[in-house]
Amino acid sequence: MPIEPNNQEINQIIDKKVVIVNVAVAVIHHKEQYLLGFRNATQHQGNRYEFVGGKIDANESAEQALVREVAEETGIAIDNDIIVKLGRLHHDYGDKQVVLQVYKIELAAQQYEQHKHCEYGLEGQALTWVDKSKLLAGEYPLPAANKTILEWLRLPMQITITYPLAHFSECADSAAAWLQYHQDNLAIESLVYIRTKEADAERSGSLAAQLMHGRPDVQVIVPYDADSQVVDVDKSTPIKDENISHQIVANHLTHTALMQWLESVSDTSVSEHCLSDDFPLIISCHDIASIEAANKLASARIQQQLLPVIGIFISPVLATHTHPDTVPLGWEAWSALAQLADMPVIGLGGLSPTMIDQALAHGGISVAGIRQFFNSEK
Ligand SMILES: Nc1nc2c([nH]c(=O)n2[C@@H]2O[C@H](COP(=O)(O)OP(=O)(O)OP(=O)(O)O)[C@@H](O)[C@H]2O)c(=O)[nH]1
Repeated sequence: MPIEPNNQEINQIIDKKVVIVNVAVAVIHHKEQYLLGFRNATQHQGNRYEFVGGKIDANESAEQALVREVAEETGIAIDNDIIVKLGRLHHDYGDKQVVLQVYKIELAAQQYEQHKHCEYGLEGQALTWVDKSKLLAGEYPLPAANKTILEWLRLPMQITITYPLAHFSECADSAAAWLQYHQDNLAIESLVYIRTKEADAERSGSLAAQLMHGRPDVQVIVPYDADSQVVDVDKSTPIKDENISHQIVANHLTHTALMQWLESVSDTSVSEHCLSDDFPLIISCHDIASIEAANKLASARIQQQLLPVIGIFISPVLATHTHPDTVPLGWEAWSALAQLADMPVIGLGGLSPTMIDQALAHGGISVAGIRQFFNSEK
């Protein structure tokens, strides 16, 4: 009598037969206007909007496929120089598995003017330009895999990091001075990573909450607090205060916390231990090992349908005042690391907002820093 294969074996057999479709996806935009196509009812994920794109042929790179698909579907000629990598993601639709390699392409005004009235693409599909705010608000139904892409698009081109509390230690009331400086000098509607480097978590949470109350226009990244789930904290913690928690875009996970997470999970348990799902994550990485760990966490969170990893800081790009003894990566090494990341990459370390073009040219989507990102220097 033949031996029946067990479930694990059956799954392995099925796995071998699953065809994974490798797709190049182009998030084309001009300023806040984004281009969407519409998938007809007979297509996979039909009757939904989509970004322009299609299968990567066996003999071409993702970027070559991107340029070809955009030209075939819209007639827009993409220059390689304006292609910015956003990320890679694997999605299992049940009836089909896809790996989406996603790029952002900003059209020049002239190209946009030329194409903004085209209601149909070259393959007869409907095309439409939509407002970024409406796209992110979910007004245009897209395939499920695109949920992560929309979260990636929330990251602006610059992120301001607060000074540590210790920077104000010469002041009689350092907490009050820290608060006043940041309330007065954060750019309007900026994205701010509130990092006080204060050991007392409650004090740090309280400062973050006060800054958010004082500046309701800003959005924030707050440190990931592994204990926030179990500790009964009062409203001094931003996450517990409904009046301000809507300002939180992501939790930040340090390089150390990421590597501790990696150590705590085995290969088989990764998908069950993906950290809390309160907010999307932004992670700090410095090397290949940490980027691989971030990719692992990001992929597991997608698989578990948790809020995604929306970006990683890779640092230090250049020398900094705060870490004079640390050897910076330099743009070339930074760029090589950025290519390994499955999510958008933010440059950090010795940068100013004017260096965004260099970051874009080297595979990043955003720059972050302290001193040079405020309205006036402290
Ligand atoms: N172009 C595009 N495809 C997407 C997006 N999101 C997403 O999940 N996909 C999936 O990626 C695959 C795209 O492959 P494709 O465009 O070559 O295939 P298709 O189903 O449109 O047509 P075909 O198989 O007849 O060529 C589809 O399974 C589609 O559901 C997106 O934003 N744009």
